[in-house]
Amino acid sequence: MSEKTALLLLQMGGPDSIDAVKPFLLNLFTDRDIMKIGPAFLQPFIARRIVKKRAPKVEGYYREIGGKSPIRELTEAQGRGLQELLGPGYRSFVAMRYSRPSTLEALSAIKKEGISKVVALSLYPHYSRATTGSSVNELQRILKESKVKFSVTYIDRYYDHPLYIEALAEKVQQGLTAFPDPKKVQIVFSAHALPQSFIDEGDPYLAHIQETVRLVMERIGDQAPHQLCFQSKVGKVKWLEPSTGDMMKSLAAQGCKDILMVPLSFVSDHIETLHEIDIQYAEEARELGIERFVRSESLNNSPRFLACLADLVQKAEK
Ligand SMILES: C=CC1=C(C)c2cc3[nH]c(cc4nc(cc5[nH]c(cc1n2)c(C)c5CCC(=O)O)C(CCC(=O)O)=C4C)c(C)c3C=C
Ligand SMILES: [Fe+2]
Ligand SMILES: [Fe+2]
Repeated sequence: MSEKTALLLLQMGGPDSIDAVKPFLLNLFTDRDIMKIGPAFLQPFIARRIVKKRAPKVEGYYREIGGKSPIRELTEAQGRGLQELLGPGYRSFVAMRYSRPSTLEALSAIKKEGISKVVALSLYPHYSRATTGSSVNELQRILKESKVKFSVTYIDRYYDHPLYIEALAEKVQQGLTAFPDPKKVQIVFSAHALPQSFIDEGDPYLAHIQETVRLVMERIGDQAPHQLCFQSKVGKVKWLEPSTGDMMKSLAAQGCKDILMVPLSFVSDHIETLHEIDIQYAEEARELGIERFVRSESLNNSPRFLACLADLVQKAEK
């Protein structure tokens, strides 16, 4: 057995080609942790119908951002960066919830290297049972079936970690430099939405998001007005509000000309930054008469963000 520690990065994943869009969506819509549709035995059939209807639109979006999601490469690069920071005692692996490498593939790779100590590190800073909860459930199902026994430590939230806040604040400050008068800019934090029912049932996601926003604004010295809204709603049930689209309309109606969009919830680029914000909301902003619409960079391989992850791992191992 190796003395090394495996860093298992838990992420949602994304299609790595246009042909991979349907299987990705099917995995997502059959997962009852992210969305319960009808009784359990019917969900795979309903999911198939949803995917058939949704896939052409979503394939079009992926075509517009280069034919695939960059999330795998970006996550693997984060893993390499983290491994470099932590030193030779660590090896990073990626477990994608709905695409490859799957959690099973990641654990097989860890097993192959003879590693038994695992730190499972969620790449969702804000805990939700739809995201981290689902990845952890998948991991635990596989661990239960595994003949090899692993010792696993979990890092499932860090929405208020000082280095995470600094990393985000750095991106906001950088974004503000694109405007002639940063004080006039509306900083629009756009978090991933979640069905309201999750929050009503006690999911801490919204409270975590609100705390991140408060801490980032405190860190940058409350130098511009800011808003919190929610993007990427799917389906008909009630989701967290206000939506990012409605927020832009309301700001434009108040005469706002400068918006800095700050994506929250994600730690790397994918369809919801590269398409939803950079293409769809940017076009809406132009139509609404917003003169300057800028998105702050995603964290991706931000040295401060990687330092945050390294600190979390070191503390978890103590
Ligand atoms: C079906 C319900 C969904 C919930 C709830 C949800 C929550 C949620 N998602 C992310 C992060 C990501 N979502 C991504 C894609 C994606 N998500 C959903 C659905 C829900 N998400 C769908 C259907 C899709 C596919 C695209 C689409 O059909 O619109 C991705 C990855 C995409 C990529 O390009 O790599 C991420 C990452 C968070 C953080 C979150 C709740 C907090
Ligand atoms: Fe989404
Ligand atoms: Fe999502």
